Amino acid sequence: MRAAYGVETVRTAERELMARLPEGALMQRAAAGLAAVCAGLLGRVYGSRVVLLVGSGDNGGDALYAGARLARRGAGVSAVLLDAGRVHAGGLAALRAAGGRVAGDALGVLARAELVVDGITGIGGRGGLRDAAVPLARAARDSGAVVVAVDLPSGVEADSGEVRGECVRADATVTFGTYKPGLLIDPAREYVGAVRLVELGLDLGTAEADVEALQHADVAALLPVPGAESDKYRRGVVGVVAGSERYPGAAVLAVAGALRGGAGAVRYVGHGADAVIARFPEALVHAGPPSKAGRVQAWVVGPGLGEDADGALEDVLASDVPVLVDADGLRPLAPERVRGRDAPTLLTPHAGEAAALLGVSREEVEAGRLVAVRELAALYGATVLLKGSTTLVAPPGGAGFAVRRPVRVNPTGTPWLATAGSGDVLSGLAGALLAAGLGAMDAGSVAAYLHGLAGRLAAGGQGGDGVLGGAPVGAHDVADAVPGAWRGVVGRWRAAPGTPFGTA
Ligand SMILES: NC(=O)C1=CN([C@@H]2O[C@H](COP(=O)(O)OP(=O)(O)OC[C@H]3O[C@@H](n4cnc5c(N)ncnc54)[C@H](OP(=O)(O)O)[C@@H]3O)[C@@H](O)[C@H]2O)[C@@H](O)CC1
Ligand SMILES: [K+]
Repeated sequence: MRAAYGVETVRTAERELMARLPEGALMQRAAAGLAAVCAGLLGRVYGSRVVLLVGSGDNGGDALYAGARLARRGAGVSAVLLDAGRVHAGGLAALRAAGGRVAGDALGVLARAELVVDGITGIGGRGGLRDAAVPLARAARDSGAVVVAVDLPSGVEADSGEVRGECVRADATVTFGTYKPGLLIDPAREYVGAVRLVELGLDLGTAEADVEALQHADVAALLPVPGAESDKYRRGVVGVVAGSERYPGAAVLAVAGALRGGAGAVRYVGHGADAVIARFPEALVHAGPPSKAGRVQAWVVGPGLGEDADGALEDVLASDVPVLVDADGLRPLAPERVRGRDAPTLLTPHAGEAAALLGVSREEVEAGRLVAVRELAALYGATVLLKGSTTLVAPPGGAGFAVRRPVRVNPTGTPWLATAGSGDVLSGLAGALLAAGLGAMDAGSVAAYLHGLAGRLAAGGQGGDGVLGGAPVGAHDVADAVPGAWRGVVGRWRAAPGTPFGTA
C-alpha cells in the first residue's frame, strides 16, 4: 500500500525527528536525494546548466543545498531568488561557496537551462502561485529544460490535489519523507511527472494516512480465489438490475463485468434479458421485481435503467445485502434512504452525477475531487467511488464515523477508459467482488484497479505518467481484458492444494 499523509501529519513527524537529529540534518538528507535525482536526469553533471527557482521558505533551502552539490560536481548553477530579502541563508551561502551564483536576468538563464529545480514552495505553499512566481513557472515550462519539482510542484495544494491558478509543470517530483495527497490526485497529479520518494526516516507509524493507493500485492491478496469446496454461492451470486429497452447494451456490459469479476452466477433483472442471454448464456434472467429473482449476495442497480429506475432501486435498497448504485440509480437517490440501510451501500458516480447529488457544478467536483468524495460519503453515510482520471473511493463518513479513514486513489487509470459503457463494466466488476464478500472499500478499489489495468491491456499501452500509448478501445474490450489484468495481478501460478512437488 502506498500511503500519502497531509501537511499537518508531515510537520508533526518532522518536528519529532528534527528534535533527535543535529540541526539541518533533515534538509541535508532531502538535498542529497534531490541532487542525486537531478544528476541522474542530467546524465553528465559537469558543464551542465542548472537553474534554481528559490522561494522564501525551506523548499528554497532544499533547492539551494542541492544546487551546491551539483555545483561541486561542475555544473553551472544559477539561483533565481523570488525574494532576495527572504532566502534560506545557509543554503545560499553553501551555493556560493560551491561556485554557484545568483542570477540577475531570470528569464535569460531560464531560456538557456538544461534543468530547472522548482523550489518556489513545498508544503508551505498556499493558494496557487503568487504573481511574481507566475512568469518564472511559465518560462521554466517553455524553456524545454527538464523541470524537477522539490517536494511538490509549486502551486499545487498538497492536501487536496487542487490547483488554483498557475502551477509549475514538472517532469519529475522529488518528494520527501512520504507521499502527499496532492501528488496522487488530479488535477494536481497532471503537474507532477514521475515521482521519486526520498526517505527521511519520518515515523508515521500511528498516524492515519489521508490517502492510500493499492499496489499489485494488495490487490492480489484481496482477490477472491475459489477453493475445492466452492460452489456458486460461495463464490458469490450477484444480481444486476440494469439496461432498458432504450439501453440494452448497459445490461450486457454490467453482466460482462460481473462475470469477469468472478461471480459464481449472475442474476439479471430488466428489459435487456434477450441481449444478455444472446451474449452470455450462463446468465440467469428474470423479469422482476428484483426481490422475487432469487437469492443474491449483492446487487448492482442503475446502469442504463433510464427513467425506470425508481421502483427497482427501492426494491433493491430494501434488501439486506450490499448494494452498488450507479448511473440512473443515482438520480432519484435520497440520502436518508441510503443512511437507513444496515448492509453496505457503494455509490459510483462520475463527476457530473456527483455534482448533481451535491448540488454543485461539475467543474467544482473536478477541481476538488477529494473534498467532493468525502462530502458525498458523509452525506450518504455510504462508501463512494468517484470515477475519473484518478478514481477515488471514500469510506462512509458523517455522524457515527468518528475515525477518518483514508480515501483510496486508484493508480491504474488510463484516459482510454473514458468511453461509453466503461462505467457499466466497472459496476459489474465491483458488484461481483461485493458478492464474493469483499467490503465496499475493497470491492470498489480492487474493481477500479483491475478495470484500469484492463483498459491499459485492451488499449495496448500505458496510460500513466503522461505517456499514452496504445489505441482506442470500446467498453466490451475492457471487459474482455479483465481476466488478463487479473492474471497479471496474481502474477504467479498457484498450485492446487495437494499437488505433488516437482510435477508439471
Ligand atoms: N520541515 C522539515 O523538516 C523539512 C522540510 N523540507 C522542505 O521544507 C518545505 C517546507 O518549507 P516551509 O515550511 O518553509 O514552506 P515552503 O514550502 O518553503 O513555502 C513557504 C514559503 O513560501 C511562501 N509562499 C507561500 N505560498 C506561496 C505562493 N502561493 N506563492 C509563492 N510563495 C508562497 C511563504 O511566504 P509567506 O507566506 O511567508 O509570505 C513562505 O516563505 C518542504 O516542502 C520541504 O521542501 C525538507 O528540507 C525536509 C525537511
Ligand atoms: K516546489
